Amino acid sequence: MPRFAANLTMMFNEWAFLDRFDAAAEAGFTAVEFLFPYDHEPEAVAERLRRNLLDLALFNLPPGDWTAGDRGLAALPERRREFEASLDKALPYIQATGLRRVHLMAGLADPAAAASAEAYRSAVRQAAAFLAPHGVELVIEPINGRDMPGYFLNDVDAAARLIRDLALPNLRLQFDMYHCQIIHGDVTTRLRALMPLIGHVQVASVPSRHEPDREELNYPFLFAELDRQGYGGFVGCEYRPAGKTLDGLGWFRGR
Ligand SMILES: O=C(O)C(=O)[C@@H](O)CO
Ligand SMILES: [Mg+2]
Repeated sequence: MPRFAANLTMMFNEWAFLDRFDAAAEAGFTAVEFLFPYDHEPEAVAERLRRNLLDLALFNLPPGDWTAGDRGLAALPERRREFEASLDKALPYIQATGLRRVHLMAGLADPAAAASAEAYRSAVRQAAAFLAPHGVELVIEPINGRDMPGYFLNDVDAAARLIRDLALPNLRLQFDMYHCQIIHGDVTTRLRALMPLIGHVQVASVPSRHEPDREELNYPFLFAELDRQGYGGFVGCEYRPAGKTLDGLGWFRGR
């Protein structure tokens, strides 16, 4: 069975952010992930991990001004300096928490625009080079255009082509099965084909983005398929609980 990481941005919202670490550990998780730690001091986050003996699977590099609508900066040539500053902002969090994998968000931009595509390639290269000496892997994630209209990286195959083309030792794919099913379908075939590129997996039911025990994807089969494919990474539980978080953990208990 894969190793599950509770997504503390979406799950355990009944608790304040830092208390979600304690609640996740109490519920039996041994790993967590979240979108952004930047509203808290690096040491405060690290202390919650240590106190609960939790591994940290992933967080995202700063995305620009999220409340104002930014969804990353990498494909935005006019925001390059902010993008570079975002790497410096993330570093103390990476170092304090011992994180080994970060997600770089692309931003809202037209994937067909040459300037955006060039900015994105170059930003991915720069972020990977920045992270490599720290032993950190960079992951990029295709996101479906219904949840995030106008998002630059909206195609799993395009992301895989870019990763193969850049051939950077610390650049991998964040394979979110929820997005893959909405964008393309054919999740198992893509999972098998892309396994050598995959650095992180995330799951949720489709279409409601709830617990992975309902609706159109057969997660018991997909979890077993991850094992059959020899996937040794984390599976991020990036879902919004349909009710209370603890009430929806039946799929996880007993694993
Ligand atoms: O939305 C997702 O899916 C993610 O994994 C986030 O990191 C980006 O919003
Ligand atoms: Mg995701």
